[in-house]
Amino acid sequence: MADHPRPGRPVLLGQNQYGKAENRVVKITRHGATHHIKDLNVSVALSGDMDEVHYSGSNANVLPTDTTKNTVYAFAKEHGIESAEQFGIHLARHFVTSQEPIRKARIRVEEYAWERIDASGAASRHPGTDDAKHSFVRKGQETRLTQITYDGSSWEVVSGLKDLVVMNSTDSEFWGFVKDKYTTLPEAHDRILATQVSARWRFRWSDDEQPAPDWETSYEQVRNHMLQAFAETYSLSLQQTLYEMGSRIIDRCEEIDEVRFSLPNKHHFLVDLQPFGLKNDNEVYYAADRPYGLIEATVLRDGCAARIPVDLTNL
Ligand SMILES: O=c1[nH]c(=O)c2[nH]c(=O)[nH]c2[nH]1
Repeated sequence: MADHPRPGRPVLLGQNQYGKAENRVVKITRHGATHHIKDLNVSVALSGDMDEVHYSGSNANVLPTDTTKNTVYAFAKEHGIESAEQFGIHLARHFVTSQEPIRKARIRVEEYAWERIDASGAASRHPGTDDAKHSFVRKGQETRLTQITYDGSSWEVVSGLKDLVVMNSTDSEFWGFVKDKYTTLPEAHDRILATQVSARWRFRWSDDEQPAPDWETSYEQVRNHMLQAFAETYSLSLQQTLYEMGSRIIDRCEEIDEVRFSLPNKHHFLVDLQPFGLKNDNEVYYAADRPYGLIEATVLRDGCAARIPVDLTNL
């Protein structure tokens, strides 16, 4: 920290630090067909002999924040991510020992935990024999929702969930799409497919004379069918996966006539590690938060009317 004023100006520079914040790095480790995920949000803050860049604009001591970002992704490949702590220690040591002006590095890491989607559609921490080897649900409960409408004679029950985050680390492709002069997207034959599911489903039950569904059991079953369909579908588009998720619910849950989904396509871009002499063999990804593709559709039982609003934020 500067403890002397700039000559001729009675103004002190106080504590300062800089670096790239919130580097979203996803590392997939493949043991044959069984994949392991590390999903981190890494923020780098460096400090040291940085008076001049503030006083005069001289960048002579400044390692670019862009470089600190690249280092996070390159280290994920070169050294792997054993734990958030180990990864942070490695980065901090690197910055402080490799650049003389940098005296202190603070690395903050948030880790997002993922569990495997097991054969029943539930989550499990360790791969069992029947568990999906490359399909994951993010730990931390989704929010369960319901809306009840009653006009004195008939009921409408629309239930749902939001913020259920799922990922397939393979078995997803996207190619054969329309190309115009603005299209730059390369065709993908093995990509990550991840989404944050928002879904609403409408129950057929509307009349006190009919027995009401078992709401608790129904919720568990719908959620499990959704997860199983996500895990089991070899996907050529998120639209196709959406339809499989909805049709599995309509096929297997007779109490439900209509399902609507709003699925953001949470893009994971392969990081170009070539400038650092490293090969990225589908291992290190940048998890982008925006913009995102937004895929929305209703899946209906034949003969039933669509009554769930198109825009789920209106429900
Ligand atoms: O599953 C996808 N569906 C799309 O419509 C689309 N568009 C795009 O750019 N990527 C994807 N992925």
